[in-house]
Amino acid sequence: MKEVKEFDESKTGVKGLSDSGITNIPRIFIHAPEKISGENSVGIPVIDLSDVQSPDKRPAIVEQIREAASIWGFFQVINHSIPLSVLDEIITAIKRFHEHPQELKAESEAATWHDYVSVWLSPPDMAPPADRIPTVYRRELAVWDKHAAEMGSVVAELLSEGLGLDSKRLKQLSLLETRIFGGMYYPYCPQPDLTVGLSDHTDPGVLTILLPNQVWGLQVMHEGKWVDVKPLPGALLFNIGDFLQIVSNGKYKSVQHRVLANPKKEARISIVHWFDVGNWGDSDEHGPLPELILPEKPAQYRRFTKQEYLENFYSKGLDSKSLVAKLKL
Ligand SMILES: O=C(O)CCC(=O)C(=O)O
Ligand SMILES: [Fe+2]
Repeated sequence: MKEVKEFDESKTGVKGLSDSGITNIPRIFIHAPEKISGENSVGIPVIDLSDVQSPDKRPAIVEQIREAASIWGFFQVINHSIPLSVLDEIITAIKRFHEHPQELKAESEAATWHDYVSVWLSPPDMAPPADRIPTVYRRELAVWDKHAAEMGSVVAELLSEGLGLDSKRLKQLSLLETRIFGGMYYPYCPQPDLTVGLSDHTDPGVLTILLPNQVWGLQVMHEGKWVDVKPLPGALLFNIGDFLQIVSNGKYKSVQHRVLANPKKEARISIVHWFDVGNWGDSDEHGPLPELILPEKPAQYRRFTKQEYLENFYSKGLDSKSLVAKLKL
């Protein structure tokens, strides 16, 4: 604990350790072998959205999304409407931010020394005023968020249709109203066989968009094996969170994923956009949608309140029980 505390207080982050040229990682970072190794293969479903507005072609796309969300919980989307320049600019801005000298980082109160930044973008009462967002990525973040929010809603409509519901159903439940941005930095690791970049976990929220740079590292659990995700250039990755697994009564899966330590000299950057439920009153409850509870498919989870959800969200250490496991009937 003393060593962890000292590392925390140094505020240099893992990047600082990497920059200092260490060849042996401190023992506090060493993980059990089973947390790192695993048989693996490559590839998750790829969904081409070029014809998403065509009434003839849309049903086939809905079917692909439904299958990917049910079997993999993860998919990559190509030919989406976000210009490649927008993707490049947010990745570059976050890289530049993390690589800034420490004094410039002090401009932000974000936990930059923990190798990631995170910013609430909505609802408005949770979002910081624009002038509190560091200038290094302020403009790029605003542009990226606008596009990411739109893409989230395009995919949420397809996911709604895949459940046999009206396309607006998930949105009407305000399931996408909270948006949180994350800018992760995974520096070069001299002993990638002893540690991980990010421990295995499921995402607690509704839906996540991931935009990694071209340095590999993400793995997704599929049929008991770790699968390497190789993002196609310009693709966006989507994954289902615990909340949506519950609301969909288990039709969509929130799957375990992790990031391996980075063996490359080039840093791995990953942009993350978490969508989560927005305004719900303290006494409101969520649970499997009534339309999805059928005699042959009874409710798989019990309903839960905002308080239960938030308590789980904030107490969920990366290894602790997910919401899904807690609510399972
Ligand atoms: O860095 C990545 O690609 C994954 C990040 C992630 O899974 C998360 O932040 O929830
Ligand atoms: Fe995640």
